Amino acid sequence: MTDHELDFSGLITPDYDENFKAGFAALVGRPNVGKSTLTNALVGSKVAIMSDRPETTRHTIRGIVHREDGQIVLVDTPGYHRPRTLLGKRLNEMVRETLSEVDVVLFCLPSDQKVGPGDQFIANELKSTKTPIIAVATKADKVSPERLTQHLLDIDRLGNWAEIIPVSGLRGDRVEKLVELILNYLPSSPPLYPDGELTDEPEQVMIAELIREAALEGVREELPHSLAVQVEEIIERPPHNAAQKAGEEPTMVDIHVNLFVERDSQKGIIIGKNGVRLRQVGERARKQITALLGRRVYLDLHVRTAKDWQRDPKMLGRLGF
Ligand SMILES: Nc1nc2c(ncn2[C@@H]2O[C@H](COP(=O)(O)OP(=O)(O)OP(=O)(O)O)[C@@H](O)[C@H]2O)c(=O)[nH]1
Repeated sequence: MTDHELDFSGLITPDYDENFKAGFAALVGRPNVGKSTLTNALVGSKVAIMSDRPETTRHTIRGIVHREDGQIVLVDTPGYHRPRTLLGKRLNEMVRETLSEVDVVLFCLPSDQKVGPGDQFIANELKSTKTPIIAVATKADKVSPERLTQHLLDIDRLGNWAEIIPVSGLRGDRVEKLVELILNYLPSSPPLYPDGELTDEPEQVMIAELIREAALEGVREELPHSLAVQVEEIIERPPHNAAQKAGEEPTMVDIHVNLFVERDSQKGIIIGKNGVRLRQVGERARKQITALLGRRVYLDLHVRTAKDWQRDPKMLGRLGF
């Protein structure tokens, strides 16, 4: 290829309107308050993994909201933890770091639950941040107008908020209004990401989240904290037919994955009798990963015991915490 043939178009920043706003917004809130659902409603596509079980959003999953007049890069934080273990401490540090770097924080408080000690804990943590905070009453569709009014009053008393807004991520109610509010707090800036990009989350993390979600389907509460998923390697198979050689058909990928649990008894839960459950987990995850990557996937799952991985700094490092 000569120099003339190189394509520099992606490097040239197009002229942009001075009124254009772009920046970062972080979602915080207790587990299960509807952060993932709200992220998806804002972005308009399934990017974060949703689940009925608390605390599945371990990693910072970003979604990008593209509008005529602005762009919001959403950072879905793992959520505060009462720091009982090293993992809990590290997660809290990650959250604090994230909050100081964003332009606005969205503090989610579910309307169907009274403001409680968990919310109080987060509200206290938020006092130290200079970033403006929008308090979001999530799941507003679940309650009566009277209860919603009471909830908004309770939120108001909880801290010093730049805005308070009720929304339903599930129905999309007032999600547009929230977008407008967020944009008010973003600086004038050209778009930070090219149009059409929904997330810059590395594929590996998305794949690990899909496997984690499949592995936790239907299991008891204690396991979520004890399970970590590590995508060890993703190997592209060489083309094996004419269509693949010509680049008309994608080649297959082999994905090798470790599922770490803390105790042998937990290993049994994941694997199931005669490995039946693990096969189901693999099958479910494989389908979703195939959809994510748009190509055929061979998934190789290994369940391993790593005693006290949550307390082991080396292990935490390996798992990306
Ligand atoms: N009715 C109703 N249910 C909602 C709404 N938003 C979320 N939910 C439900 O609440 C549960 C938790 O929602 P998520 O979006 O996974 O919550 P999260 O805060 O991301 O949870 P973690 O990431 O696990 O901490 C799911 O069962 C959702 O379907 C909403 O606006 N209305």
